[in-house]
Formats: sequence, C-alpha cells, structure tokens
Amino acid sequence: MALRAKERLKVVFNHLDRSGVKVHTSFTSAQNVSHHHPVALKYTFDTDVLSPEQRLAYEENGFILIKNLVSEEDIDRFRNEFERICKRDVKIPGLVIMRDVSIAKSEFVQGEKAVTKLQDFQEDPEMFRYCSLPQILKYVECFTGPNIMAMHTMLINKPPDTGKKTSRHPMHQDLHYFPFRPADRIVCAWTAMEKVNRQNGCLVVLPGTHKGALKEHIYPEWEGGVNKMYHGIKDYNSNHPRVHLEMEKGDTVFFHPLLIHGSGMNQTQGFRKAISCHYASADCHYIDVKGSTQENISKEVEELARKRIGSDTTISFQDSWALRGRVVQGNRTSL
Ligand SMILES: CC(C)CC(=O)SCCNC(=O)CCNC(=O)[C@H](O)C(C)(C)COP(=O)(O)OP(=O)(O)OC[C@H]1O[C@@H](n2cnc3c(N)ncnc32)[C@H](O)[C@@H]1OP(=O)(O)O
Ligand SMILES: Nc1ncnc2c1ncn2[C@@H]1O[C@H](COP(=O)(O)OP(=O)(O)OP(=O)(O)O)[C@@H](O)[C@H]1O
Ligand SMILES: O=C(O)CCC(=O)C(=O)O
Ligand SMILES: [Fe+2]
Ligand SMILES: [Mg+2]
Repeated sequence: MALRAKERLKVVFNHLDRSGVKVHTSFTSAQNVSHHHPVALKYTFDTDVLSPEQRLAYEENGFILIKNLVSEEDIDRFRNEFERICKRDVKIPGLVIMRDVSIAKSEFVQGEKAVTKLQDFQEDPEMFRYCSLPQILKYVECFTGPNIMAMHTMLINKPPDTGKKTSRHPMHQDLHYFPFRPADRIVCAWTAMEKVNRQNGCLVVLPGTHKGALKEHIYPEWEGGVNKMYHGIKDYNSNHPRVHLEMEKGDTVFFHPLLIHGSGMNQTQGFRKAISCHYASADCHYIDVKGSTQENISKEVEELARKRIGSDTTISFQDSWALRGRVVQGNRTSL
C-alpha cells in the first residue's frame, strides 16, 4: 500500500517537472530524493485518503479545501442548535457565548443577532456531532495520526459590521493559543455553513506560512476596538500573497496551526456562519510557555478562568485545554 502511494507521488513530481510548474526548492530536493528514497513529507501521513497531489498541496501551502464534505442536513441541524442556544432554550456547561465588542455594552441587541461566536460546545452532543463526523475524521487522521482529540470547538457567527470594523479577525496563527506540540500534529477543520465570500468576510490565508515560526501576537491597534482575545501578528509581511477562501455551504478547509490567516469585515447584512474544530494527536504533550511569545495569551486565559470560577482557583493555561479536550478516535494517550 505504502509503496503504491510513493509510486504515485513520484508520478506527481515527474508530472510537475514536465508541466513546467514551478516547484519550490524544498520540493525540488524531495523530487530528487524520490528517485532513490522515500519522499520525506513532514506534514501528512499516508492513509490513502489524500491523493499524492493533495498531500503535496498541504505540504506546500499548509491548507487544503475539500468541497461538499458536510451535508446540508447536518449543517441545518448545527444551525438549529445554534438558534436554541442563542434563545437560551438550552444551557450547555462550559459554553462561552461571545458578543461583538462594538455591541457588548448594549442591552438592546438580543438573541442570535447579538452573538459573534460560540466557543467550547464540547458538552453539547448535537453540536459536538460535527467533531465526530467520520468524513472529517478521515481527513484529520492524515495530519494527526490515529489517536485524535477534539481540543477546541467554535461556531462563528460573524455579524454585519457595525461600521467599526470589529467584525474583522486579525491575521494570526492558531498555535499562539495552544500550549501543546508538535504543531504538525494539530489541524483545524473549518466548515462553511453557507456561502462565504469576500463580501461577508471569508477566511484569508497566506499560503506556505506554516513553514515559518510562531510569531509574536498582540492586540492590533484598531480605532474601533478589538474583540477579547483576538490577538494579531505584531508584524507580518503584508506583501505576502494572500488567498481568499471562497466556499460553498458544506465545503471544509483543513489548515495547519502555523498558517497565517484572518478574516475580513462582513459587509453584508447577514451573519456569516462557520463551524470549526481544532484537532490534535492525543500523543502531543503540553509545553511550558513561560518566557515565550505565548506568555501574554496564557496570562489572559488564566485571568479569565479566575474571573469565571473564582480568584482562589488555579487553572493553568494547560489545564484549560486538558479540561476541554475530548477524545474522538483512538486512545487518550497524553493530552
Ligand atoms: C484558535 C482559537 C483559540 C482562536 C480564537 O478563538 S481567538 C478568540 C478567543 N476567544 C475567546 O476565548 C472568547 C473570549 N470571550 C469571552 O471569554 C467572553 O465573551 C468575555 C469577553 C469574557 C465576555 O463574556 P461575559 O462575561 O459573559 O460578558 P459580559 O457581557 O458580562 O462582559 C464582561 C466584560 O467583558 C466585556 N466584553 C464583552 N464582550 C467583549 C468582547 N467581545 N470584546 C471585548 N470585551 C468584551 C464587556 O464589555 C464587559 O466589560 P466591563 O463592563 O466589565 O468593563
Ligand atoms: N491593519 C490591519 N492589521 C492586521 N490585520 C489586518 C489589518 N487590516 C486588515 N487585516 C486583516 O487582513 C485580512 C483581510 O482583510 P480585509 O477585510 O481588508 O480583506 P481584503 O483582503 O482586503 O479583501 P477585500 O479587498 O475584499 O476587503 C483580515 O484578516 C483582516 O482582519
Ligand atoms: O471564522 C473566522 O472568521 C476566523 C476564525 C479564526 O480564525 C479563529 O477563531 O481562530
Ligand atoms: Fe484562527
Ligand atoms: Mg480590504
């Protein structure tokens, strides 16, 4: 099996070569090596799910978009559950309902129109079905390996911008929020719950940036304010080519936690919805972030935990993830 995949990979490299497609240097060397040795692909496993072309694309770009992966029926169920939560028909332990900063202090906006995102829905069986969908896990395994934890869950309901540009999500790397490694065994699945495009603020990604280091993140200096914990990269290369990921309902993008991404303003009157889960290999380990660029977010998370649970609690940044993580395939070996 493995050999067959390697053979196919060789064919791809040769094809790229012949077609005159510019192959980045890292792949030129992989290509040369492939004639004699197994190709060293560091970001993906061979599970016979990704084609050689798809594996190469993820290795090179740090993301891969799979069209029509989640059914209309499933998305409509997630949307229904979202509405029940916003109406406070159900109360889910641990779930955070976040309002946009530009309306956070207003008492007048009610229901789902006041909600920018739901975070940590792991205790809601209906919503958490998303994280266990077999067609999603099949892809996730290509990046994490067989022991899979759902570490972080979100339903993002990007509101029409109020004019303050607060509906933007600054450019960031998700790894900033995660005190576990290795980064290459973490992946985000992000599914469009409706058509997303530049108008309503689709994801914007900088291809290839997953090969770089974790950068320093701070609150961007935006006049109209910034949502709580929406840190952005302090200085990123704004000339780097960007790709706007326009997607249809049910399309799903899988991306690496070092990939630089954000999302633009929602310039429509609709609420742009997406559901996502960050998965990690259960074999990952927690790291100490003291003295690293992640110290600022770790302090913020720990302070929020104290506010929520009581000032006498000592929930560490690492604890906050261990508490939220749920095994979805294989064994909970470490995380
Ligand atoms: C990879 C992944 C992890 C990346 C990300 O997800 S980045 C974003 C991470 N976001 C989060 O973890 C969620 C953070 N949000 C929250 O925890 C909550 O929504 C809170 C900001 C704490 C507010 O919750 P809650 O206490 O229920 O709301 P309250 O209405 O009582 O407000 C308490 C104080 O917080 C303020 N607030 C509410 N919403 C926001 C906001 N969007 N941005 C900034 N400040 C906000 C609110 O004005 C109030 O402030 P004070 O009146 O106490 O000064
Ligand atoms: N000053 C800034 N600092 C950091 N990030 C920014 C800044 N301005 C925009 N961004 C981020 O860049 C990404 C794209 O922003 P923007 O909404 O301007 O889209 P765009 O790429 O210009 O597309 P369009 O032209 O369709 O608006 C978003 O993640 C946004 O939050
Ligand atoms: O859905 C979006 O706009 C982007 C969300 C995101 O990147 C995040 O919360 O980490
Ligand atoms: Fe993100
Ligand atoms: Mg713009």
